[in-house]
Amino acid sequence: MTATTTRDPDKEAATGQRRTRRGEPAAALPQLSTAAWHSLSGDLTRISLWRMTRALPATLRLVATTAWTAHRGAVVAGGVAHVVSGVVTGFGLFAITGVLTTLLTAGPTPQRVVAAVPSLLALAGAYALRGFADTVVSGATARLRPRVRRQVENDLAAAISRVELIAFEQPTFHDDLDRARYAGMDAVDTSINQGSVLLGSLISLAATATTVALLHPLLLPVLVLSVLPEAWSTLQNARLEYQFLAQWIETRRRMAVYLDLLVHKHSAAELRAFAAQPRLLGEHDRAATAMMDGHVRLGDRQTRVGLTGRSLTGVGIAAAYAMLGWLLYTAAMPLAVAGAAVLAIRTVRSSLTQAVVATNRLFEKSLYVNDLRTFLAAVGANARPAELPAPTDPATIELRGLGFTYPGKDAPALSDVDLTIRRGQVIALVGENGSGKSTLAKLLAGLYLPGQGAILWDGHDLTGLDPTTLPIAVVMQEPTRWPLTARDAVTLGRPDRADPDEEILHKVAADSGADTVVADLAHGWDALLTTRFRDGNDLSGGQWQRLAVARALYRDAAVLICDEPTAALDARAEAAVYESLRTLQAGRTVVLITHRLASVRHADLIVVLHHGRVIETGTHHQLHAAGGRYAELYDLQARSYREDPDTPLPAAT
Ligand SMILES: Nc1ncnc2c1ncn2[C@@H]1O[C@H](COP(=O)(O)OP(=O)(O)OP(=O)(O)O)[C@@H](O)[C@H]1O
Repeated sequence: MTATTTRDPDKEAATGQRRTRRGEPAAALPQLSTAAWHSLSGDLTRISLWRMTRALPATLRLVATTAWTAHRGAVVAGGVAHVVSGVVTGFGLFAITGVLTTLLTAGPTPQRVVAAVPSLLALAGAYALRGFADTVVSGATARLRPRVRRQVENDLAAAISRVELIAFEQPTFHDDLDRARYAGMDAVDTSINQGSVLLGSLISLAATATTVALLHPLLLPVLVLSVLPEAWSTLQNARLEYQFLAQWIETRRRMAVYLDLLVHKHSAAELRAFAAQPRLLGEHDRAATAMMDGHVRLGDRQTRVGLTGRSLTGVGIAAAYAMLGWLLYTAAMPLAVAGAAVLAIRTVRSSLTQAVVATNRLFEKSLYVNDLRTFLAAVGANARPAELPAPTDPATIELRGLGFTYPGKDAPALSDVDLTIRRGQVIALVGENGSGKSTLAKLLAGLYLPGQGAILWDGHDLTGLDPTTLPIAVVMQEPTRWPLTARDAVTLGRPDRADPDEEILHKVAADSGADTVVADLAHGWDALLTTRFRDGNDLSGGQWQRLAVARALYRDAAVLICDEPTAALDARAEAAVYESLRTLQAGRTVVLITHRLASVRHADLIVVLHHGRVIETGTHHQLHAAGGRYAELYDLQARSYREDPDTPLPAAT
């Protein structure tokens, strides 16, 4: 017996299993072959009509409530204008029937024309009113859409700003975010338009269908049947499109990452220095080619579906006209009414098709809006149950059996960490690369929540404290290069701090060495710190670090966490920073991470981490005398500064 397997070229291509276009085995892109969306693909690629139908009411609700909140006047004006336009269209058909019946009755032509004038005037009035109503609709939609877009963009941005930091470590989060951000946002925008079209076409359909049914009841079901194949094919193609997006989203993101590397000036420099362009362009092309193949396959499938839909629609239209011919032939309908019926059939079909297309587009968009809704709801549901304000100046911070593992990792980054930090202490975290220092700092700052154990601030579990109230200032290992003015880049963490004469700003700038950086800028504190905009400036790594230290000092928080604060600083600036940390220290708790062990000699407590565990704690003298790992690392560094590195160091004093 031979096992058969079904090939899914899209899946193979997107997962890197495929062969290249030239037939060579593709060197699989490692991350693509373990695409995170894969776990979701079962759900995403089997979108049933039922699922789309279920998503539709929620979409309409979201769209309607967002529109209502964004601009009630526009919603009301648009709705009323739609009703007017629809009713007037139906009335116009009756007027046409009146005109034709009058013109086609027996008698002299001039008299028949005169007799038809009232109906003609009514018809002209109906067209004029419909034109006005349609203009009101487009005006209202034009006012509504930008407002809705702004609101959704703001909601999404606010939601992203509340997402737990750890989520950014998960590829699935980025997939969900991309779907919400790009497709979801556009979908809300399009849904407003399609919602308006649907409303208008349904009202006009009701009015014109009533007219057609009054002309002859049999015409209506035939017309409805003729539109169904079109409905099916549009829906089918919408599903294919969504499946495509879901399946290829990571590949698309990968291409965006490559492009970012090409356009960002730091990576652009390294790219050129290493002549790595072919490598990066090759990766980009591999992803782009796979996407292109997928797009072509999608287009082929959609063409086949469209062809079937259109063929069946043609049969339906032929049936409608055959029915009309039969009614004329059997004298069931007079010629004048049949003439009006031809026009009515065209109008009903156009309204019906419009309604079907709008519904299908809404069906399609509902999937994307659903992604956006799910994302917003997930962010809300995952929000920390953190209601309590944090203590403003904690006397103790206790770490109890603290453990933490990064998502997707087997080995914990931290295990069984027990530590008590008291107000005013300087705690130094030391250890080799990857020993867990930065992770511990992030947990202390409440940026990550513990996997095991707890962090207690004056006895309160950090998890239950409102993160925005934590009295913490952090100097990050790689500080953000804020594209703001120098002043804003320093005052960012405490914009409300009363500093009318900027004395505090100048003091922290002097303490961190940022004053000399700003002095060299043409516009001083008003200088813009990015070269992406006109008149902007860029700084050196060390200068950025000085600003980061100034920012942390300006925040004036009870707990200061410094992760390698001086790694990029020159010797003079480093000395100045440590001096200011020493003067700051009174009443303030400082957690310091550094590889420069000479800087931690005066710490109240040195905590040595190794493979995520605390292996030694004590003062410099205690640890040096104990001759453990700290002593080994310290001596190694100290020796390299001495003239005669081979002579053993004297015992610690
Ligand atoms: N975002 C992340 N996702 C997965 N693993 C991570 C992440 N960040 C750090 N790790 C892992 O967690 C462990 C601890 O990393 P951490 O950055 O805390 O070390 P560190 O002591 O600060 O190192 P360094 O001295 O190099 O800054 C390492 O094994 C590292 O590979």
